[in-house]
Amino acid sequence: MTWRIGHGFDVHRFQAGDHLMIGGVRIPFHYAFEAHSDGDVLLHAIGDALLGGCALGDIGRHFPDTDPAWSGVDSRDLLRRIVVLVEQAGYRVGNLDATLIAQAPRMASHVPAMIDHIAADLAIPRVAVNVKATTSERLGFTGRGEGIAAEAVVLLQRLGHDGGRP
Ligand SMILES: Nc1ccn([C@@H]2O[C@H](COP(=O)(O)O)[C@@H](O)[C@H]2O)c(=O)n1
Ligand SMILES: C[C@@]1(CO)OP(=O)(O)OP(=O)(O)OC[C@H]1O
Repeated sequence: MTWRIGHGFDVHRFQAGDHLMIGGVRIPFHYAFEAHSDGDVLLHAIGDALLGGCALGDIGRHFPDTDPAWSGVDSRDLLRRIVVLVEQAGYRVGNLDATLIAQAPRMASHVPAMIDHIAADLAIPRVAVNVKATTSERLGFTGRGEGIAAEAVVLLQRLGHDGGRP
């Protein structure tokens, strides 16, 4: 059986606004994300991890931020499109672990809903998904409250007879 690992990282800075979309959850906040899409930094990191594990590049290659088609797009829509690409490449998701690096807002109460959305969009059980958050102890751009970063790692299983393919 062939397994592959994928890693994703994304950052979005804040701009004027009144909410953030993170993990498909609308969180009231005193800023919004600056982005071409809805700026869902967590789902972008997860999308990049899925594409990376399949050697399919990154989210910006598939959904360029120069394409008006993706202006304001719901990142859950992008994530579901990426899941189709993963399946077409012959892989299924084993498990996923992601970290939000944010001084604020507090994520803990929103994490269960984020996991619901991610598990539904990836069509995997909730127990295969972990989302966690950390501050950066007021250090760096996240610590100064200029934006939020996210990282994700996924394990992918190659489906069917792989003929020795990685
Ligand atoms: N934006 C955040 C950051 C952290 N948390 C939760 O707080 C706990 C302590 O965070 P540290 O920065 O000291 O690692 C952590 O376990 C997170 O659950 C949060 O909810 N939102
Ligand atoms: C999500 C996309 C969609 O155009 O744009 P952004 O929302 O700006 O996000 P980013 O992670 O900077 O780039 C990836 C793009 O594909």
